[in-house]
Amino acid sequence: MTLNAKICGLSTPETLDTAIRGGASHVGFVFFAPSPRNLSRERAQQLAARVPNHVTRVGVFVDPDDALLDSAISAGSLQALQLHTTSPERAAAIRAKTKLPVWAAVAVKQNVDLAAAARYQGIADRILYDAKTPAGATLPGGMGVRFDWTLLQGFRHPLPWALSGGLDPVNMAEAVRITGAELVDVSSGVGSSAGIKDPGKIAAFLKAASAL
Ligand SMILES: O=C(O)c1ccccc1N[C@@H]1O[C@H](COP(=O)(O)O)[C@@H](O)[C@H]1O
Repeated sequence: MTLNAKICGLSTPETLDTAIRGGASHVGFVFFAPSPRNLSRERAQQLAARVPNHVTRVGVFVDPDDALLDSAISAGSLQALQLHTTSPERAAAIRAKTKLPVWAAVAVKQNVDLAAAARYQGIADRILYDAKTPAGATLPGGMGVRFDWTLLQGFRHPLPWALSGGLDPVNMAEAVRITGAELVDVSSGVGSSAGIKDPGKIAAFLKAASAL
């Protein structure tokens, strides 16, 4: 099996280059103002220009409006849209308007949460299973929270999917063994503090992924 890895929340040329050198299949740019990883248009443009064609640029959004999408897609030369807290109806409209692949984030804490994935069938191109962040949290993702991976065992996935939420260079192999994920996504687990990525941890995560 080839395990693909997305390194998310990149905001500096140095950490982006580390992810690309290490073999990331996808890089994630956050466009959500409350996030410490939020990118300006200028920074997104600067980063996007460094990404080779074989690495997919994914924009991360929380129920975005059209103006934000238009601005971010052009600045970040985005090739896929990761949508958190976005209804199936809105996700369908975004996909129709942008013509870009849509990843629908499904927040998971317990078994019943998985049912939300089916609502994106025929709409999203991929489900991103992510952990539910605590009630009242500022962010619906990117907080290093993990969920019980065994919930995905035996689950009939309605769409291609990826695993995220609290992954790091050490626990990722176990998460893959338990869930069978073929694409893993990490942000906090390769960071040193809020909004700051650690090149050593990015390299370690990608090395661990390439060993599987
Ligand atoms: O990273 C953010 O700031 C963010 C903001 C809003 C929605 C999602 C966000 N991050 C994504 O959340 C998952 C899990 O991250 P973590 O590894 O648990 O920190 C990942 O896809 C991030 O890109």
